[in-house]
Amino acid sequence: MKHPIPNQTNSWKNLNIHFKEIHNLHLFDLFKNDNNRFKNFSFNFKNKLLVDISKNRITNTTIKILLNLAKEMNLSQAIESMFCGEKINLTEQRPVLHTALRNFSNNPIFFNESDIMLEINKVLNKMKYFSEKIINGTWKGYSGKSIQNVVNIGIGGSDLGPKMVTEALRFYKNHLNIFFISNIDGTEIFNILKLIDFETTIFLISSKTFTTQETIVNFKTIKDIFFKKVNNKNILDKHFFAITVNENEAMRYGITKENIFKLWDWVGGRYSLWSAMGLSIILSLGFDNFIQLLSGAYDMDIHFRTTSFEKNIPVLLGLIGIWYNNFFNSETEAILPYDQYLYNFPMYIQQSNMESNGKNIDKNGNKVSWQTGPIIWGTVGTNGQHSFYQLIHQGTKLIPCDFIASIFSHNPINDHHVILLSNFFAQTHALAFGQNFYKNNNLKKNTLHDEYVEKFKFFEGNRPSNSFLFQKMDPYSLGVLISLYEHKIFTQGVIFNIFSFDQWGVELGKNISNNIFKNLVNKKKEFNYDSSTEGLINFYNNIKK
Ligand SMILES: O=P(O)(O)OC[C@H]1O[C@H](O)[C@H](O)[C@@H](O)[C@@H]1O
Repeated sequence: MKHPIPNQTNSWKNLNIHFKEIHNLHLFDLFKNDNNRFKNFSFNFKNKLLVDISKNRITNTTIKILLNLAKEMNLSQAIESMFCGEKINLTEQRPVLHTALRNFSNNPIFFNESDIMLEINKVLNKMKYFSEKIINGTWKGYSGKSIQNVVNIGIGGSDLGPKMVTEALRFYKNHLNIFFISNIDGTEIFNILKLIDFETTIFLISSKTFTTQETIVNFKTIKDIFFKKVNNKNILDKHFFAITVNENEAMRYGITKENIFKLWDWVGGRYSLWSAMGLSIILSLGFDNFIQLLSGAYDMDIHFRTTSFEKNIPVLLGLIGIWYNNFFNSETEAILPYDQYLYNFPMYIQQSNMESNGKNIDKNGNKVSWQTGPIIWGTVGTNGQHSFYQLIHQGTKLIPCDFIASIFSHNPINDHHVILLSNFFAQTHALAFGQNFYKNNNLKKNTLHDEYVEKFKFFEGNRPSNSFLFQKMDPYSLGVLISLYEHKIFTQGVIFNIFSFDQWGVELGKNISNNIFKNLVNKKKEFNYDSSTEGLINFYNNIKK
């Protein structure tokens, strides 16, 4: 089947024409000319979330043409194909069914002629009963003590999601201490071993493939240290658990079958926190909160699947992202949560977006001649304001920003939260409308210096942003937020005409590193790289000899 090429569609051509017509329009004028702009360009999601897209450089015509583009790229069919379990991850010959993990509809979902909901619910139950035993202290370690610490060993999608969620919902956490070891840099193990004792710690070896170098090496190292310290035959049964598709490999490393939580090929690593990969989340927050997280995601799934595109939040956000990425040539998007608990959220979306849409071959197998996924970055407000906002306000690049916050704080102290939100609102206003310092303050330019400095104090504005205002960042709302971004990324992948659910780009570096490892360990002289890489290896080998 030949897939439509985005930059050969009529809508793409129309967007190019439209861009020439409106790219000089200022947000100031767009607002001045339309009293209903906020009303028309904002969406209330179940009274839990307000999404305001009015501070974007768009008109009704922009949205109309972008919606046509979605039509020409067959977005509706693509959405149905994903939810129905078609093999849309063609290069790996797999369906993409993370949405089945939060399917509360009672409708079966079939893959290879069997209803996968049965298996999903079986694993969910296993997680429920296991987590209850750990949390209520009835599961004992080798020495008979209850568990106090949980260490998740995993990387990429087997780390970032659970780490982000446990941190984002820290307010709801129980007495268990949750730690994450991802990096192969031994410093992580070293630091965490100082904080735990083996007697009261369980380790979750989280790896979809159970072949990822970092995770397996970290697991083996910890297992060795544990066995050296304690001589007890129950260590593996009582303290080590695996979350994986590859049960045989986990068992080969000594993990007992009962201690394995099953995962399936049709869950992508970066979309896996809804599966048993979320075990650390359940252990940290309890099962009911996990269900709330899933139900928020499910409600956003329904919205994405059933709402007409003019009112479909992830679709509109995805299309507006394309408008900047492909017509304004914005290279990046900033994610700016005004919520300390969401500290890891930009990093999480970074993987989710960049690993999904950082591709240069289209679905027809041809090199793309249009930009694909943007560079995602950001940090929490107000910290970022004192770091990189200067560039967003007055630099030469156009950086669309997502501002995220909640009306109610979990930790209201004096007027901290009101100050926080004032900064959020102020920044979106300042970015959009700018300021001519002297004009707005009616200041007179008295000296030559004043005249000179005026230029530096000028804020041009016209910097776009989306605002996401939640009532409260509870498990349900976080589920909504993550699912919303997942579907935005999906929408963009469909428009880019790329495969969003594979990640071949991470393989090459892994393979070369395996060879270089041998060069470093065996001090092998025969290798054939380039003069720079060989220079680095030789410098290392000479100093380490
Ligand atoms: O869960 P694992 O199989 O250990 O994979 C861990 C991670 O590594 C891979 O290289 C991919 O980049 C990620 O998408 C994946 O989540």
